[in-house]
Amino acid sequence: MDRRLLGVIAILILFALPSIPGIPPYWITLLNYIGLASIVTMGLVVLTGVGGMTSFGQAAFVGFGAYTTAVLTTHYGFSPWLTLPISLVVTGIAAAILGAVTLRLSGHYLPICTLAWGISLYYLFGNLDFLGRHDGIADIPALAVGGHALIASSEYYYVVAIALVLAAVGTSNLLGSRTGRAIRALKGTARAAESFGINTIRIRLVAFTYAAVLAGLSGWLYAHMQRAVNPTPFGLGASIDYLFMAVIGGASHVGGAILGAGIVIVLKDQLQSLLPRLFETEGNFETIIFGILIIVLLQTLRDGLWPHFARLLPGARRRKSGYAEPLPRRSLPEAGSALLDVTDLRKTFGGLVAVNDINFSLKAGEIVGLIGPNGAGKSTTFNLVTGVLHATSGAVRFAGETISTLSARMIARRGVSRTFQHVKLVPDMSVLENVALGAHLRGEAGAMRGLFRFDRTEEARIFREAEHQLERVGLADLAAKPAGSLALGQQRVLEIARALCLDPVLLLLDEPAAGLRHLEKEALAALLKRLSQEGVAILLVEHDMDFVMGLTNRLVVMDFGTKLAEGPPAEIQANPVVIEAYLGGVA
Ligand SMILES: Nc1ncnc2c1ncn2[C@@H]1O[C@H](COP(=O)(O)OP(=O)(O)OP(=O)(O)O)[C@@H](O)[C@H]1O
Repeated sequence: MDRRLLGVIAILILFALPSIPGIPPYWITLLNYIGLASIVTMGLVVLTGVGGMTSFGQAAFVGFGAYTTAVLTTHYGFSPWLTLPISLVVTGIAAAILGAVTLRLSGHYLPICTLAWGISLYYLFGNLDFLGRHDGIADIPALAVGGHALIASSEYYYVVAIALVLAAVGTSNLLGSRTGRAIRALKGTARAAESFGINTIRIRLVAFTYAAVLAGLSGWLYAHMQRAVNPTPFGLGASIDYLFMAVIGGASHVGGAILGAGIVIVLKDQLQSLLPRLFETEGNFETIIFGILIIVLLQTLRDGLWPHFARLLPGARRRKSGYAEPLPRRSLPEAGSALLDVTDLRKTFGGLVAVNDINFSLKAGEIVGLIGPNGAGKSTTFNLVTGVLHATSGAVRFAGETISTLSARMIARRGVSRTFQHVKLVPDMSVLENVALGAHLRGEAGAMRGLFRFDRTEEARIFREAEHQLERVGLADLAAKPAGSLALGQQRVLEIARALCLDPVLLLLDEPAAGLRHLEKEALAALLKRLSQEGVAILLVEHDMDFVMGLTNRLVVMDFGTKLAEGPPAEIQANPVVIEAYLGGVA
């Protein structure tokens, strides 16, 4: 059975549940709470599981959604349906403002900041008169359809179920889109992501706002289900519960959000009634037992339960791309015309001069090798040319423009594409999707188009390009495999396919032949020669001298950050200074 069909069956069962005779109403109420929590947790899947940003403040956004509708419906007589978009927009704006000031922080600082404003907002809700202070707001009107108020749990269930299905479909769509790939590239590869044109700050803000809007939706649903709000469910404890749900379910899977929410809510509920009977005394034993269970679970199943559950489901069918127009290509400069000019480039790290006033240039269609012993400054030079690092002094000019002051993203936009000495892939994303990341700048669909799947034509074109580049580098057979499962040499070649997806004018390859077998190296050399004949300029760092000597037009030799020599490979091979400093050592 296809996974999609299974999804449809699951949705049908979901909608049929309340009509099954004998289902206790309490179960339906519990399911409603699971639905509400699942929606918030789906936001955390995007933000934390996929984007790698931990938030301890998610419950506060549930509060924004709940209080917005509570105030508007009780104080100003708004219709509850009208307050839905307003609640989402208010939550989204609050998230955008908070995100803009906190998302530049990395490491531990971001979670600490979310803790700080999560606590502040909780006290804000509890201290504002017009929000009813700690008593909150009561008498919130029920949602009504055709004049019929949805008060019974079994009726409200359908509203929650529809919201849950829409949130799940939207989140899956988003994660599978151009924006979703960019969010997935944030975790661990954020610096590299800038090098293929992803605005990582903007993408972080998109993920953050999306997660908050889902929390706001859950808050709006909560307010009209409870018909009263107070600050308690929007505090730190609730935020931590949502994180538990995400982690237990499997923080990077939409299904894991529902699984995690279900487990946490049912477990807490059951422990709450079971433990006092077992110990024959009242007390919050469930919190203690729950804590122990979480520790055991995280020790044994680090990726949560969903990957184990998903193994029982039929595999997803690989998307087979139909016909799509090829993406437009940029025109390449005439072979032999001046392209890259590096002038007196210098980079110091404290007292260490990593790159010492070096000069070299590259013409369109030329293949130049940057060689030298370990620590000579080759990778630093790459980072300076591609904007990953900024020079202490000197300049890099590309196609007549000074680019040494530009960001990595802006340099990528001009057609400078690269691979990394230490491969930077999204290991749990497929090979094909990793390659498609390289074409990020050649698409323009944003989160909204991805969410509603209005990006299909563009996506088909991007994937056609990714398939083409994968075929070119000889990895087409591995397209559906997770990138992390490839051998290191293949991962390097994958990075070349990703770099080619940018439609480069200048390609910088950092040790592309490392880890490749003889025939694979020959195939790679043939591909690079073909690219240079098409007019692409290639600058490569490589320790494999046979590979470099047979491929390059010219070599630049570096030692201790300084340019030692420059010339055709045969000349360099015979240069006594180079032999002494480098080639002799290799031999
Ligand atoms: N971010 C950094 N901070 C401090 N020192 C650095 C940094 N990056 C590189 N270096 C130092 O700069 C020097 C040049 O390093 P670089 O990585 O550019 O050399 P390389 O020629 O690429 O060597 P390898 O072939 O081993 O990668 C080394 O001494 C290195 O330790």
